[in-house]
Amino acid sequence: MIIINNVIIRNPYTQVTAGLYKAREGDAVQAVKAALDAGYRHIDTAYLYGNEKEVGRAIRDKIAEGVIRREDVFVTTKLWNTFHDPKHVEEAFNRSMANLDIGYIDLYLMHCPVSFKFSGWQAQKSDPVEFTEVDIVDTYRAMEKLLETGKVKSIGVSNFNSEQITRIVNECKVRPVTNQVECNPTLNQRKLIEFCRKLGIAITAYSPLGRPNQSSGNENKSAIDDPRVLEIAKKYNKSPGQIILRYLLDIGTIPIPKSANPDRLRQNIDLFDFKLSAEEIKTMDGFNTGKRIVDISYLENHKYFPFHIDF
Ligand SMILES: NC(=O)C1=CN([C@@H]2O[C@H](COP(=O)(O)OP(=O)(O)OC[C@H]3O[C@@H](n4cnc5c(N)ncnc54)[C@H](OP(=O)(O)O)[C@@H]3O)[C@@H](O)[C@H]2O)C=CC1
Ligand SMILES: O=C1CO[C@H](CO)[C@@H](O)[C@@H]1O
Repeated sequence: MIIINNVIIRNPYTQVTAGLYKAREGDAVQAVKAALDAGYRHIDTAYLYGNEKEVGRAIRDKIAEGVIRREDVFVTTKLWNTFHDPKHVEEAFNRSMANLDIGYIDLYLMHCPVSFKFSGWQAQKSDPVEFTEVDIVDTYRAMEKLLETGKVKSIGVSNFNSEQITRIVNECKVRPVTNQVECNPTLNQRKLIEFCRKLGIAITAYSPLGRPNQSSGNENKSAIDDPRVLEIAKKYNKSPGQIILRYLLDIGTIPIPKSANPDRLRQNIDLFDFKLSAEEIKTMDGFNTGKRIVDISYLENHKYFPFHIDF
């Protein structure tokens, strides 16, 4: 157990979260219930995903069934890019609170450092996207104020680079508990992990499996089908996905795989009876290209686009 900013995070490096991007409506209720039944206690959603109501319903049902208590589950949601203006932050947060309806939110993240023009309370990317240049520090300070309400237990960021983290650490009062970024064998984020570790900021690994079965729109693809991963998987009698997730735990991150399939959901949390050897970690490190699978290059002309620098 460690304590960051007075928030107790139980074994943050050994948590696996049910990620929920693209899990919608009825599916999302079922996915969250299945995840809670399988033993997941950390749920990652976002205003953008449009499924906060379903997440809340599933959690309330499982509390009513006696499967969990509210304090057993750690729920993360995110401030969308259209709500960065400090005058919108509290209302955006209150909307997530009302959607989830679970008393409080454990972690509220700034989804991305880039800000879009406010275009009403629906969460969507307008096409073309209209940028604004709200300073990340101003948005973060408005998020800090939310902590005073007691309705959120901790705050953090997502898709931030090391320079942006440095600004938040130097100019704001509350250190982010985590930076949620793409992290998988092909983008292993070793430098950012180390940089954040020194500041006591955990790295949450999104798209940890590298979105297998989905074209990334560029040449990058998941390492999941590579024979080297298959060979390690055979040795431990695990699946390739489990080897990737174990690697991400071993390098000190909190992976948040998404699965709507009950078997894979169970697999993705069944990671705690083995560890990779130093040699195997080296093999897994060999997949790093530093290139992204999740393509957000449509944001690259924004002042706060985070991925122009090495890390
Ligand atoms: N902060 C941010 O900007 C972002 C955050 N995220 C978060 O990260 C979560 C996960 O990332 P995501 O982009 O979904 O990518 P993942 O790397 O988790 O890939 C999800 C895909 O992997 C498949 N899968 C799951 N488990 C296995 C397994 N054991 N073996 C083989 N295939 C498997 C799933 O299919 P199936 O469902 O059929 O099992 C699904 O198609 C999101 O749900 C979201 O919560 C993601 C992107 C950006
Ligand atoms: O959280 C997210 C899920 O993935 C999307 C891209 O495919 C991202 O844009 C978004 O930030």
